Amino acid sequence: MADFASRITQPDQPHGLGQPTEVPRLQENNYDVEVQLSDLKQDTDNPLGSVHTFEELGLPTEVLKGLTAMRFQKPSKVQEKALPLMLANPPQNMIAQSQSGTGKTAAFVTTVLSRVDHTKPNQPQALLLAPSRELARQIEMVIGHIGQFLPTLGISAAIPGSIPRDGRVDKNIVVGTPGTVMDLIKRRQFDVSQLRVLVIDEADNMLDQQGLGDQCARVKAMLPKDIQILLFSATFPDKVMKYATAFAPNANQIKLRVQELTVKGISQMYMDCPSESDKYDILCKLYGLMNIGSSIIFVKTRESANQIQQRMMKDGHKVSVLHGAYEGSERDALLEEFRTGKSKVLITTNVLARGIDVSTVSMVINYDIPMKGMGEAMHDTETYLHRIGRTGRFGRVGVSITFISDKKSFDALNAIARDLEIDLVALKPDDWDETEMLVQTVIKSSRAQAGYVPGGGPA
Ligand SMILES: Nc1ncnc2c1ncn2[C@@H]1O[C@H](COP(=O)(O)OP(=O)(O)OP(=O)(O)O)[C@@H](O)[C@H]1O
Repeated sequence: MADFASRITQPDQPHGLGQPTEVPRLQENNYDVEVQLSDLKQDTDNPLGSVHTFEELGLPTEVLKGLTAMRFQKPSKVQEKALPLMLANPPQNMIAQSQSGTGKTAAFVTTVLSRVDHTKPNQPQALLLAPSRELARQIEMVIGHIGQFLPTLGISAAIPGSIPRDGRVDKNIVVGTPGTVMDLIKRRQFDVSQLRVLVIDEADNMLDQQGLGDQCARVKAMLPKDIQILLFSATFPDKVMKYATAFAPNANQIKLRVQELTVKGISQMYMDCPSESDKYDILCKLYGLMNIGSSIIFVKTRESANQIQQRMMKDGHKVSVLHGAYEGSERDALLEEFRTGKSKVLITTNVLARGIDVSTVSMVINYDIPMKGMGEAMHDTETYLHRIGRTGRFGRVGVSITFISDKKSFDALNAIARDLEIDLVALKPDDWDETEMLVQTVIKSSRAQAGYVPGGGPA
């Protein structure tokens, strides 16, 4: 990497890979969001109101009790702005963007629980779609928590293997992945005629024509025409925004400015590895030196995830691996072990890049930098943001370290830094004292926050 070193510290580089300015401590998340009201909304005399307490929203008592039981003291910014718009009548569509870990899930779950008629517990009325079984399961869990005081609450998971061929979707809230949901509707196991709300989480990924866009469009085509559509994500690239506005017509919109895409509590660093083959030793050294707590290592392929796990285990580290080749129930069990702290290091692929909320994660490693497109030729800024967003959840701090080892990975990280208008802190593989100091400082604060009570988090 000697060739690149001189460019890394170039002072005239507008944004990119540079030296630390300061390692952020507790996050004061005071980002602002831009709210655009749909034309329809502007025609009504119902002005945009944002709220400062959950009580002001006129939620069903049981839902309010659920939020209190979760120790949510006040709404986060996205909840404050989005909830009054999503709960207003007549129902209106919403496209909402807010950083990772800022409470988007609770925002749409609160809306769904408030829209459903709980006197009809066996009639599906709300459908929530997510890109992975893990995220669908997690959303199911959040609905269960916030809805814990609703006596007739029922949730059907529509993920591979969850509903037998002769079974029916017979709960009022359905959470699933698009392929399985599509099959269940086609096989008439899922009556969608009374659905009132459709939520698409990670909507940019779900509507992307290169990805799940086709399946989501087909599901939507089978749903009632007047269904309220709520699209959520931390990222909405311009290209996908076009699909999003067509998918959810006349939607109110909450958007972030570029400078606000990154969570300030995440200290973004990179490790300048001499070569690809040195990455593994550097990874082991990091884990050997530091007391990290829970962390996630993202790699490109399932094969390299398995290989790294085997090598690390041989070298005495305790690590788990989770990717798409595992059976569904095994995946559920592995993630549960990680959530509960039974396993502390998780090696995974992009399957867990989005949405997964484990508040104790203090470090994310991009062992392989995220790339996209034909031949993985393009840097993938959105996946980078989602991956690092597995730490620094709701006001906590965390650290991300991206490994670079050649010109391609260097250029990709530089491009990501420019896209996000950020600077990254350089870690040198030959100066472990400094690395330990920089990384450990953040991790210590992050671990100190482990007993942190939610609600004192971001505004
Ligand atoms: N108002 C609140 N007060 C306190 N904690 C909250 C509040 N809202 C959400 N949280 C907590 O914040 C954490 C992150 O929330 P959530 O998973 O909804 O983030 P997100 O915006 O959906 O993130 P991502 O973009 O990664 O999907 C969760 O653990 C959740 O319980």
